[in-house]
Amino acid sequence: MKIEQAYTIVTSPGRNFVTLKIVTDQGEYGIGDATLNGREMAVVAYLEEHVIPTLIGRDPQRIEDIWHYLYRGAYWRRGPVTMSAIAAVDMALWDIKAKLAGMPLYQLLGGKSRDRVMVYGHATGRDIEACLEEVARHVDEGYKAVRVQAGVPGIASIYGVAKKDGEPYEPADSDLPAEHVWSTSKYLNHVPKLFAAVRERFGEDLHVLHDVHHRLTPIEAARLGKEVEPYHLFWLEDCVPAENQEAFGLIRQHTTTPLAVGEVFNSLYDAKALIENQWIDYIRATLTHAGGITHMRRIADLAGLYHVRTGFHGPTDLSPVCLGSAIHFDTWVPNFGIQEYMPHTSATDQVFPHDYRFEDGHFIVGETPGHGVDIDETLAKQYPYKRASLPVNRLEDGTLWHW
Ligand SMILES: O=C(O)[C@H](O)[C@@H](O)[C@H](O)[C@H](O)CO
Ligand SMILES: [Mg+2]
Repeated sequence: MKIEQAYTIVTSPGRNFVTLKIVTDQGEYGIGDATLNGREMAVVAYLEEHVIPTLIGRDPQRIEDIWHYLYRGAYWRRGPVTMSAIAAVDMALWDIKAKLAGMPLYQLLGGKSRDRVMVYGHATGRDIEACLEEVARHVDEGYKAVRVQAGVPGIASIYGVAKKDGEPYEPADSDLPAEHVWSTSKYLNHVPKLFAAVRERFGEDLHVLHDVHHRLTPIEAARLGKEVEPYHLFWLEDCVPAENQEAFGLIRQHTTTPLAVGEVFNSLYDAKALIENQWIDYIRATLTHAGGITHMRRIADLAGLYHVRTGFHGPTDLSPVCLGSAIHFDTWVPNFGIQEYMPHTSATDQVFPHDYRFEDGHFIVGETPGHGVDIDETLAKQYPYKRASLPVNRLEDGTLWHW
């Protein structure tokens, strides 16, 4: 069996997605997600110029060999563009292999470790009251876990909070990067009040999460972790930028609030010290940005040795192809923690027909051979690419900060 054809499909049914389709000489095909939010066309160029020409004629069943060919063979290792391109190939090849086997992907990985996959949804509001209403809506819809992000008095635009209450949050909302102004002190003073209000209204059973989005220093993160301890967060996410993995050692000494990190990671080596030192509790790297199923399996296995569980990144900027594959992975992986879920627009769901379903706060994996997600190429053509950038953040004195 040989790979006969491979091509990218760029579509924007509400936001941009990049999909790689690989077709074999026997008519079977698989698809993989290659979406890197705000840098979509860089991955398309990488795939079209450097990857696709080397795939033609190869045996699509040799997933492991093709992974190493693309990783070692590039000479220039790692990085989000390279690893997203490799991930798309890998996901498409696992899709083909599972279709050839006549099995849903989770069976090929080792079968079910659980019947359903717990997800967390996003509650957002411009102030605490509006945010509590959104938490209540999620609880009514069956969610068992909710990420809680509210506006902070004195900060005009903040990560995770939609422009209008009740609307979904989409950060890549302008052609060129918008500029936001950030105040660490205003934020730190506000967050404990938000979680006190959440526990007061919803009691102890609901799992609650919070995303700091990389904005604190280690000692500030330690303070926040300590101050929210009475509210028993499921996790505190990305409390500091993680290039310096040792920073988490300092935070860990000060707080028992569980820590999650890794949505911007693309390799095992981004997380090696974090995992081996047990500085974190959840690893958030996911299939599209961290080298696909083949590499993510290695990260999850290492994490399992150190009591670290998975908490896959799952915003709307990852396509249903990634989400569908992630649900198979989550169904199999022994050290599963939770899956992030931001519902896609209905236009996106139409472009990417899929067999996973949401029920009572959980995803239920499908039984279709492969990863269970397809692409309607005719419909995809109706939504042309439109450049969209993530914002940047500045401190009140104008210093460029982490967004
Ligand atoms: O926890 C999350 O879901 C993330 O922080 C996202 O919302 C990112 O900001 C987005 O993926 C950037 O493209
Ligand atoms: Mg995040």
